[in-house]
Amino acid sequence: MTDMITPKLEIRNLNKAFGALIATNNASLVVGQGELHALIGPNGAGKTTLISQISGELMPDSGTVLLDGRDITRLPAYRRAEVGLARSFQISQLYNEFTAEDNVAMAVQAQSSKRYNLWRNARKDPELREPAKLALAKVGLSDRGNEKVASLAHGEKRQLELAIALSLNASVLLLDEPMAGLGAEESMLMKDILQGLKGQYAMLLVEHDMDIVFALADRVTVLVYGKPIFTGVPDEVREHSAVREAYLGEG
Ligand SMILES: Nc1ncnc2c1ncn2[C@@H]1O[C@H](COP(=O)(O)OP(=O)(O)OP(=O)(O)O)[C@@H](O)[C@H]1O
Repeated sequence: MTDMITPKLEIRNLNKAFGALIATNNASLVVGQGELHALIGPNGAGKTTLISQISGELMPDSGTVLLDGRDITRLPAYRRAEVGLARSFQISQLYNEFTAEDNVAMAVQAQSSKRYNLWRNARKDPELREPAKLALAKVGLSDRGNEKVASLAHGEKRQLELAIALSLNASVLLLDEPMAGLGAEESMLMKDILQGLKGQYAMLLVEHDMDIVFALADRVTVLVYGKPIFTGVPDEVREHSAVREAYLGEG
């Protein structure tokens, strides 16, 4: 993986400040085609801020975001989704009173209506139902499609967030703590799902659980005070003294 990386997503010299606080400090990073790249770092290191600049929810002060070599730095978030960049939805964006499948179908509809300016009935249209079913199958929720979101377990809601991202025909997935709030068993299930997606997508994964990061990631970037201080394969990251000091709390 490290020898021959074909860049899929690249950020170059990204900077973002909130007043006096430098949240992203000259950050550069490459996620290769089909690579699962983990982004780790202490609380407040700027991981979510970085993801938000890649997804387009936050504009960087300077620097560049490239997708397939194309400069997308100034594209609004919905246009980035159209060109293949999907951020996993947050549970707070799910519609509780609709079924799991409806939620995915509505996301497909929202995107296609932006593209074609069409209004479709998400409950009936096979062009929306089929991709929804397919995405639910990819995250192991095929038999839960008709359940209302409100009655899904927490872990299933997180699977559903991922299904929505997958339904958007993305080639790059931005996954901000997909295991957050999950129990041990649910985490293992999510880990298996991500393992199953490996190679099919370029993935940038923010995750606090180091066992999961080391098990899943092709490469890991360590972010400290908004700056990537090291990128390497899991073994290199484990052994790197500056990483141990800065992140794993060893001196
Ligand atoms: N909109 C904002 N306005 C002001 N400060 C912000 C804003 N968003 C984030 N910050 C600050 O920027 C820094 C980076 O925050 P961020 O949430 O990106 O870190 P993180 O690495 O994702 O943290 P965690 O691991 O705790 O989720 C923090 O000090 C945070 O308080």
